[in-house]
Amino acid sequence: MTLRDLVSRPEILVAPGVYDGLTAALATQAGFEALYLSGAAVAYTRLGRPDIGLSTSSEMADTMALIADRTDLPVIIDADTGFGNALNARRTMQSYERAGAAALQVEDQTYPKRCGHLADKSLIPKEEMAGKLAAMADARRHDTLIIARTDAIAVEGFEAAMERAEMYVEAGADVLFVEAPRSTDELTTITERFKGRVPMLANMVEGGATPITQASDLEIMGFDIVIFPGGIVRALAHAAQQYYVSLNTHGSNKPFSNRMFDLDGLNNVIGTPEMLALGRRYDGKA
Ligand SMILES: C[C@](O)(C(=O)O)[C@H](CC(=O)O)C(=O)O
Repeated sequence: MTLRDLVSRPEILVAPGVYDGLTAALATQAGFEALYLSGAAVAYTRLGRPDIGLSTSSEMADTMALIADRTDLPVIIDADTGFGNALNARRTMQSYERAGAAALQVEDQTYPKRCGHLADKSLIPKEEMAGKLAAMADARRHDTLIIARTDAIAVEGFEAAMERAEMYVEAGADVLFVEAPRSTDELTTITERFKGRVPMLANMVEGGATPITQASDLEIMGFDIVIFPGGIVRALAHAAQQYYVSLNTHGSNKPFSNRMFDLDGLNNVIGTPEMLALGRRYDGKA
């Protein structure tokens, strides 16, 4: 099913965050129907740094291409600000589409951006953002969705965020993403205002500004997509920290062995037997 079909269904689409081939493979095996390539998750894992606009458009495009090699699921990619002005956003559309993205999410922060749940964000004028959306729409060659995000709640207030959202919907956004609503009331005000006019995305960040709400409740509110972008990194970082401390303390993996895969365990998860069998088909020895 295409991403547009998945978004058009009455059921909410749950897209977990991924950041490499392994997480894409695991999320696909878990039965999700679409994935979210999170800019924050790439910054956290590849750079070991915060989500403050340090990672580059080409690092994201490379990651996108690796993920597209590993899964057939549609992938929503975080395009941050589009990495500059409308012309940069246009180029970002071209390169992310080539890398296999099914949707690009672009936001109205100044460049370099920061995580939507961090303080001290700043915004570009809404007219400039509308221009970026138009440039991206003109640049796309496929049915790639444009998810327009406004970060205005924390900067200009809720009503100003609604006005920006109105403008982005007018400018042709395929999906609306109002970042970091601070309460269930704000979540429902957004959906009441835009229901029936544009599909809407909710973002669940553990410890962020928005109350964590389960997918079924977000569906009742009227959201069409929910992303859980950074949760996988928070889960893995927690496990990795414990693993390293345990290894350093004991000089052995044994105390951790009931909390990790062994060689065969991981090989089975990533499909090693199938890949080796495929290799044998082509090795000329059959
Ligand atoms: C959605 C987001 O842009 C991301 O990079 O995944 C982040 C999520 C996060 O920081 O965990 C965001 O700004 O909300």
